Amino acid sequence: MELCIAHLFPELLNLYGDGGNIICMQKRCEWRDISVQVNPVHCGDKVDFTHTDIIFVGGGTDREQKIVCGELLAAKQQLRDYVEAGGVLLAVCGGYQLLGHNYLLGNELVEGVGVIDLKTERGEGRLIGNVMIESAICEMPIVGYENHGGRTYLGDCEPLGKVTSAGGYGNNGQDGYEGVHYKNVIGTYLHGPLLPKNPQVCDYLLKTALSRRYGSDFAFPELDDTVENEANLYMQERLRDNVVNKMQVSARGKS
Ligand SMILES: NC(=O)CC[C@H](N)C(=O)O
Repeated sequence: MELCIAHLFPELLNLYGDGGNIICMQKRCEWRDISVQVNPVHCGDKVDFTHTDIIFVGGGTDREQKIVCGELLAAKQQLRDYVEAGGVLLAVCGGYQLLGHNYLLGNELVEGVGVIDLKTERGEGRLIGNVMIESAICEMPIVGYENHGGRTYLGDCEPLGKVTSAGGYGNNGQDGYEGVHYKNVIGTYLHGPLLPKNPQVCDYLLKTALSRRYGSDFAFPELDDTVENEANLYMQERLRDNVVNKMQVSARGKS
């Protein structure tokens, strides 16, 4: 079996190790004897997703987002067709924001591709820190790191998950939701990179892409995820320690 991954604008949208998500997908396929072809899409390239199984878009600064915005708009119809046909797509932070209708940066409105019903606006201050969410796509909590000035508000679509009491801001720091899950698209604020310490999320994407190409009957052996799960648990524990520390500090403040 083989999978074809399109990596959009790797030189611009690449914050906090987001490119590691590609390496993770490649490795988890390689360990299962599935070959992977990664096609980077650069500014100015003509896009064609006919043979693409997974699209990946990473995060970027506001400046970089504005640069790729025109490129994405040029590929708007191809992206929309791909998403509506059930194509698998993972978008992180800046890439996630640009899948929506627009990103309001002060007085400036950066147009998104509008393939998902969501909007983002720059808020006061940045939402920074480790985050843990619970999601229906996997059993383990999803852990990651967020650092964004934009606040995202979902329209007629479902979030990827709920921010847990262990901490994090998620889409906007208000409604308790994180990311989006629309058809086979996952958008999230979680960097890290996301996939190495959330192997179940990686396998969810790979399995979805494989079943689109090969139907439901294909071999997908379990891997030994001891190290990956330890990394996930380590993050969970650090987040919980933070909560305990904060509670102790506030309790001391009261006495
Ligand atoms: N981490 C990111 O990708 C940042 C996205 C965007 N520039 C923001 O600050 O909201």
